[in-house]
Amino acid sequence: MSTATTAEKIAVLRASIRSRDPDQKEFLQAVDEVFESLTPVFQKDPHYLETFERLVEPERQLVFRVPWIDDRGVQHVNRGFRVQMSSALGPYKGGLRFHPTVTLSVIKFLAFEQTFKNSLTTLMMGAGKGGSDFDPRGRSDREVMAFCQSFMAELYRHIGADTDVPAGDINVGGREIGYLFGQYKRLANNFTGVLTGKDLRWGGSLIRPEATGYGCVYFAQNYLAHKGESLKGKRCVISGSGNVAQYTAEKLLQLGATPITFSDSNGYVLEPNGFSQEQIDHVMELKNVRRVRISEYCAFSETAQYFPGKRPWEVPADLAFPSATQNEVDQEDAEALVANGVRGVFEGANMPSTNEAIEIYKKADVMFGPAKAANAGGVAVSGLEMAQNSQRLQWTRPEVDSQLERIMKDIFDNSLAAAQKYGLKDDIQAGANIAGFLKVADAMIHQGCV
Ligand SMILES: NC(=O)C1=CN([C@@H]2O[C@H](COP(=O)(O)OP(=O)(O)OC[C@H]3O[C@@H](n4cnc5c(N)ncnc54)[C@H](OP(=O)(O)O)[C@@H]3O)[C@@H](O)[C@H]2O)C=CC1
Ligand SMILES: O=C(O)CCC(=O)C(=O)O
Repeated sequence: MSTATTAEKIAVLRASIRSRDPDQKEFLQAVDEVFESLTPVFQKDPHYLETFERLVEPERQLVFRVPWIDDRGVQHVNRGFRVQMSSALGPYKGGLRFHPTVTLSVIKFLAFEQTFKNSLTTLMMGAGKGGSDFDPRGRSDREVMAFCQSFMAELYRHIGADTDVPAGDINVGGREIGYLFGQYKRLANNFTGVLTGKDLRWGGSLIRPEATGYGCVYFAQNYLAHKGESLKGKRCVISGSGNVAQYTAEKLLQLGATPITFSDSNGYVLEPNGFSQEQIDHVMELKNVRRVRISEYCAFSETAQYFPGKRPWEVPADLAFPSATQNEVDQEDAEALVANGVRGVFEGANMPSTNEAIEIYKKADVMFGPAKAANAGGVAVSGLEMAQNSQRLQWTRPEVDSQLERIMKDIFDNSLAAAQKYGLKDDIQAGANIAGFLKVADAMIHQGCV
């Protein structure tokens, strides 16, 4: 019989996870962050350690070849991934990312995060994530279609409306979901809700495009209300200028806050008096239709300033919404945010803050809405899209929006309650990890050692 203490068992499990995949730095970073928060749970109920050991190992990992031909007739070979992390709460669910930085470690960290996030939504969804190192920048529509069709030629045999339901993520929006869906339908010979983020005219849900950004702002609203504050008059720095950033800015504006920046991987744009709806619409046109750099926004506005090669964390503000990519706020950036007066950070992107940055927020008593909780609105409305597809109905915009608002409030309340139950006051980061974990872990225990 083992005489090891719980602390020793925790240390052994941490070391074993590290030694299994020593090169997967993004995945190990995500596991470390969760491990820290779950330590009080393991101390109180050590049997959960065994469940966690199972949970960190994906149920299935698919890596596949994606060959395609460009417009000049030249062949390219990309690598495709789908990590099916957990089906304890429902079909695998999570987006697809097309970006040259995609590796197995990146997809695995995203799938791991998705497990806790989907659990928090209150809906019945398992977790997965996928994508490819394909870079769509500068590619024609036909090239993107050729890539999507080749990607789905392999993926289609592993997914299904009750098995695994992918959606969008970085560089996978309405256009790509259309091409992927068309190819799935051709190969599987059925029309089902196998993907979410579909066009409204053939099975999509109202509010899905807006959901991640709107949800993040609803989450911030709940957190601020808990502190006796509101969004009114708050100056907000946003990174990214894609789907999440755009609708974060739109909802902030609607609720009386002032969004002042957008960025992309080349630099950021500052609109010192805040973006108006017309200016946000212009950003959408630049990014979603013309697919150009954010710097081009400056041709549209006499007041805008562009800062090449920089991130917007150097701008004085009240709240920050990192909405681009992982590790875009490091320790130095977090120190700059705090020094510039930021009192709340709400993560639209997945794991945008390094673990060192999170430490800085905590020391400075900054309100911190971690990604798994704050950006769960997107996958939540994907869950609602699945429900509508099953019913073969489409709900109205107010119906979906009010469900989204309710879900974001539940996520905040449940995260707060879990933190308080473990004596962690209003540590929403720990609370979200704990609440997300316990629901999945209990389901895994009920379903036996599988
Ligand atoms: N879409 C959704 O529903 C959800 C998305 N998320 C997360 O939100 C984030 C943004 O996704 P989304 O808006 O959908 O994606 P988009 O492709 O619409 O936009 C991505 C934005 O992030 C920028 N970006 C991407 N990679 C980098 C990088 N390495 N460095 C700097 N900037 C970068 C892009 O700039 P550039 O054009 O220069 O690459 C672009 O402005 C991701 O972390 C995603 O996982 C989370 C939950 C749901
Ligand atoms: O809507 C979905 O299924 C995916 C959303 C997603 O990928 C995410 O939450 O990171």
